[in-house]
Amino acid sequence: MSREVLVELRDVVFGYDDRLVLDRVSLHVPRGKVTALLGASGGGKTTLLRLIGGQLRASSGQVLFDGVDVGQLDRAGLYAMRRRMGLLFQFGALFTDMSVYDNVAFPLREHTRLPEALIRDIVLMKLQAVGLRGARDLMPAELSGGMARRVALARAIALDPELVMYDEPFAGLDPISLGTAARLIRQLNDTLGLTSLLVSHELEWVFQLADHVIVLANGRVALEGAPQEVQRSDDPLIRQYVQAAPDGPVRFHYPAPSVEDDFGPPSRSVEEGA
Ligand SMILES: Nc1ncnc2c1ncn2[C@@H]1O[C@H](COP(=O)(O)OP(=O)(O)OP(=O)(O)O)[C@@H](O)[C@H]1O
Repeated sequence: MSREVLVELRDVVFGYDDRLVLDRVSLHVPRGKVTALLGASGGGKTTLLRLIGGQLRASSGQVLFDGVDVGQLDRAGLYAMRRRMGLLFQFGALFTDMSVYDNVAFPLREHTRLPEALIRDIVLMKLQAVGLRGARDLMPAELSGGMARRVALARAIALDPELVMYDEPFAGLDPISLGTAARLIRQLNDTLGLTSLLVSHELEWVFQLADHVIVLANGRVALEGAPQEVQRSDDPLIRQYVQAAPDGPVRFHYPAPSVEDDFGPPSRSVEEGA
């Protein structure tokens, strides 16, 4: 695998029980760049992040992180690899009974034996990076949604990960906080030399922010490329998603028994409008 690629999936198949979610997915996440993962709801984006994080294992195919197959690692190997990744899930999930400071210090205290004086410097540096050094003594309940998200981000980068994965980092944010969060993701990526992988439905921001875009549809990679390339695509699958059209090749319905099986045959009186 080339130095330019940090994460690569090769023919990955994954399903929950007998429901196939990813069907021979191959993609790459370029090192040092911001990559956006797009696709319809329920399309397997979060599942894909979990496969990369090693919380799930592919039933076949390979998930390579820096050239190492995540699916083949033992517990110790996985633990070591996870330290190289920061994960930021939708609503940040701060520990509500800990101050901002202690939230950011948590992974450092958990995973390292650094002395408190050094932990303090790192915590303040990370809070500085997200513009919240002054908020260190606040409790999560005293933060706005956007601030809480930024604290969670400071916590996610506390251990200097190489890859940061964001699952819908903009969900529920007002337009101003959203802009701040998007710029912050870009800035941290570039100044800290990270690789970022982000799942989001905020298409306008995604196309501005990302260097590389992957569109998942119906369990496959429909397109992978530069944002302009994806926006220009005339593939109906991509057009449906990029223009957010309700109808098109992407299925709206979760697989279900037929309507007739669930509701019975249409009644005459209803059909006749009686
Ligand atoms: N733990 C689980 N057990 C069984 N099925 C699951 C589980 N987690 C997810 N699924 C199913 O797998 C499919 C993919 O889910 P996933 O959360 O990866 O999609 P997503 O693309 O992230 O969706 P969204 O954009 O709505 O968050 C969905 O149909 C979901 O119902």
